[in-house]
Amino acid sequence: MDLYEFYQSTDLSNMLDSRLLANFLQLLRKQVRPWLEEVTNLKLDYVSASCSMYTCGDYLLVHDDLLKDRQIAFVYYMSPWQGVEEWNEEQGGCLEIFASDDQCFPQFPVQRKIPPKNNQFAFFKVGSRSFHQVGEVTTYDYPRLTINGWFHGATNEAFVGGDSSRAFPRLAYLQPDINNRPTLGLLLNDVYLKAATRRSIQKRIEENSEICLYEFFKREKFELARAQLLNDATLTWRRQGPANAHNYELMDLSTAKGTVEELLQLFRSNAMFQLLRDFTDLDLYGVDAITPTCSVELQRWSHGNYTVLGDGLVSEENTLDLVYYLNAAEGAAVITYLSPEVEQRTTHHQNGLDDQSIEEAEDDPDQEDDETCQDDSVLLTISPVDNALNIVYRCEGTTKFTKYVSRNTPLDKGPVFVISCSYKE
Ligand SMILES: O=C(O)CCC(=O)C(=O)O
Ligand SMILES: [Fe+2]
Repeated sequence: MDLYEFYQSTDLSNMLDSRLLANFLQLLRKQVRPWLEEVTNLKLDYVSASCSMYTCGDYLLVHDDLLKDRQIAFVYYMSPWQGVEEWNEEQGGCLEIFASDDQCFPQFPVQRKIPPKNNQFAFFKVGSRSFHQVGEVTTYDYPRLTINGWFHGATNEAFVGGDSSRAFPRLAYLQPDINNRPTLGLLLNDVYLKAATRRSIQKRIEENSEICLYEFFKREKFELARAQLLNDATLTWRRQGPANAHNYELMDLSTAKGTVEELLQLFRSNAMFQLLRDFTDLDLYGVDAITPTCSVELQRWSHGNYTVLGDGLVSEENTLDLVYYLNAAEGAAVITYLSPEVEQRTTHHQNGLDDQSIEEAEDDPDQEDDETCQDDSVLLTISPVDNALNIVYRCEGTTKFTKYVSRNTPLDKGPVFVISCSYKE
């Protein structure tokens, strides 16, 4: 759900009815494998392969292919159409290779792009630095077709080493800022200041763990903040990596001014902690609040941005999350919360059938199709609405991601801004 969108066939060894595909598999086994062994000096025991098709808007985000005994990844490209034997930059769909830092985190910008080309083979060694992605296909004219897979051998040393030292960086939590005393009455929609509204919000969050408060700030405050975010060139933005965790821009909060600063300060103020205590009955304020803390981010979302699931994103504690949208656009910066019980990683990179797992998988009733499995794990999806504050009480072990923003998503009014906060008792 988080990592990719494209069509994938079953393993070629299950499609032997197709003579051409059966022949191709034989070619991989009998000719490519011994040749690769000679070229690489690696012992390669068997091959797994499937067919992939990416149509306009499809992509595969950053990953390393590292799993068990995968040694060499291969991709065979087909683009047999006259005049489009080799794809150009505008058509998208490049195999994009990342360089990594000393902790093996892949870095922006992409180091190398390999466009699809008819009858082209690509190979790379799978290891702790083999980060790559398939750039979004942006042409409606032709699909990106490949036969791709892995040559397997001994257990990959990098896989044994594990990637525990590579957990994603975690959010920084700060105490409420006591120096700021914003007047809620100047910023918030009056309705949210009423005791009766607060009580019904609390009841709703108790029952549902979430609520969406429409028109949260006064309309004029919202409009000022949106205009400033879109037009103020003195606000500084930096891209937030590592590439295998996320790709969106974060505002340097020290450059905030005017209404944007006013809103950001509000989220860190005692007044906000108190309001959230009233909304939720959590110990965020008052005598029972020992060390309440929060993290605040202002994110900017454009085409090609995403977050993907990873260890560092699993919540270790219960938190209260706030998500506030400005300049919202349908389908951009959509956030999905997932439950901890269901196995999350249902990508072909982990489940990918290979010659050896097929027999086991065939009779396994737990081997549901991905869609079913994924739908069960979705707890909540937050869709962007202007000036709406989403409040989510999130339990330990849940995880979340913000869906890749494909180029098919209209962003005529500019990027989408998200104030994303998280509070802890
Ligand atoms: O199609 C490509 O160029 C790469 C595909 C890939 O990385 C994968 O399927 O794991
Ligand atoms: Fe891959």
